[in-house]
Amino acid sequence: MFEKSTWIKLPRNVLVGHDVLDDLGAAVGELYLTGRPLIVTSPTPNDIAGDRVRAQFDDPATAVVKEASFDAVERLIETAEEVDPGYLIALGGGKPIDIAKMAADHLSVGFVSVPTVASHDGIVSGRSSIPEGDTRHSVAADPPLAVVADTTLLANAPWRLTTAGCADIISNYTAVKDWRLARRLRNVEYSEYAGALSEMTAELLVENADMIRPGLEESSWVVVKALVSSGVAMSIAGSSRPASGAEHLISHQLDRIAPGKALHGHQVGVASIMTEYLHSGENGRWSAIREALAELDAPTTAAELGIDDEELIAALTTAHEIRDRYTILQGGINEEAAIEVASATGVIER
Ligand SMILES: NC(=O)C1=CN([C@@H]2O[C@H](COP(=O)(O)OP(=O)(O)OC[C@H]3O[C@@H](n4cnc5c(N)ncnc54)[C@H](OP(=O)(O)O)[C@@H]3O)[C@@H](O)[C@H]2O)C=CC1
Ligand SMILES: O=C(CO)COP(=O)(O)O
Ligand SMILES: [Zn+2]
Repeated sequence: MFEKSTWIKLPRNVLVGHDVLDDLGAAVGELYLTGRPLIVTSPTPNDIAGDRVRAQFDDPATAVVKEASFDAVERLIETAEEVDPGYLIALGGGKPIDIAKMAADHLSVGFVSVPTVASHDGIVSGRSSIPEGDTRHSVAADPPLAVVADTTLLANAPWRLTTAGCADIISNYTAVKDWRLARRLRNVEYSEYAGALSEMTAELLVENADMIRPGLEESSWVVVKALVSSGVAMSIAGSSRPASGAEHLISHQLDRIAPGKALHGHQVGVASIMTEYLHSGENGRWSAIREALAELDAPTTAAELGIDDEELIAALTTAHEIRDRYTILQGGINEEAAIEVASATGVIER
């Protein structure tokens, strides 16, 4: 008898467009939530959009988080226990969204995602990714009940944050390659739908790269739709596999070795050039990935990331240790080979 079952959790409402931040109250009203909201935000988004959000609700509470950590999640849970919110509203970048996502899961309340930067695909996903000491926890959590992405606000955010979102999407190419490799060699569960959606999302973004320019609202529209689509692929898969392979392992190691130097999306983009090379060799698509990143003004070298060559090589050689996820880096790459791939792809100069 066929006994397998799948539970795909997706947001119910996704609003993307001009000034839709002012429709947040109406979008939340449609969800029939009760109680007061607790707005989870960080300093900059609170300054930029906090009052506009608060004005749409009765008796809202606000918690401002400063770093992505388990301590921050615990502090937020304590605040929520005092405030007793009916639901959370995550307003900002990946930091407040991931923290709110994890806390909402713990508190068994829903949350609404209101990204103020299009910097990565966690704005929609059912994954919360938080570093802790030497490891990173990417845990399942319910995805947002609704996503309200105001393209006017996003177009005014710093351009480098948008290029980071684009690079996070481009890295889906290699993430799916790693996932397929894991299926072939370890019989890891693979979803054709999630794999195809993730690849197609990267493809469409690259095809529309010439439309993605600073300050253009249409660009934010294209990028947000790609981020939503990539988040949906993760929800279908029930894991971050469609959007996170060896290139993400390298980036997570960089977060430990060289914290705060570069954005998540930029790191995974540069790492993706190298893991594509490892998958397909010198005639593979690594140069196409590099060109796509460059066209979108995303970094393609360690120097552009602001990372020393030694830090990059250390991240490459230790990336396989960070998580039990089969990728092209399974078993590790030695220093000599790491220097070879980084210099052959122009990521470091030798
Ligand atoms: N769950 C998932 O599936 C995924 C999660 N992630 C996680 O997300 C995090 C990275 O996300 P990211 O968005 O870069 O992180 P942040 O939330 O730290 O945002 C990046 C920066 O942008 C600032 N900012 C936010 N909105 C605006 C705006 N409108 N205008 C100007 N500045 C703004 C923030 O200010 P301030 O410093 O004041 O907060 C911060 O300095 C990482 O922790 C990463 O692991 C990444 C990918 C996927
Ligand atoms: O960044 C992500 C997808 O783009 C999430 O992946 P992780 O599970 O590696 O944190
Ligand atoms: Zn990512």
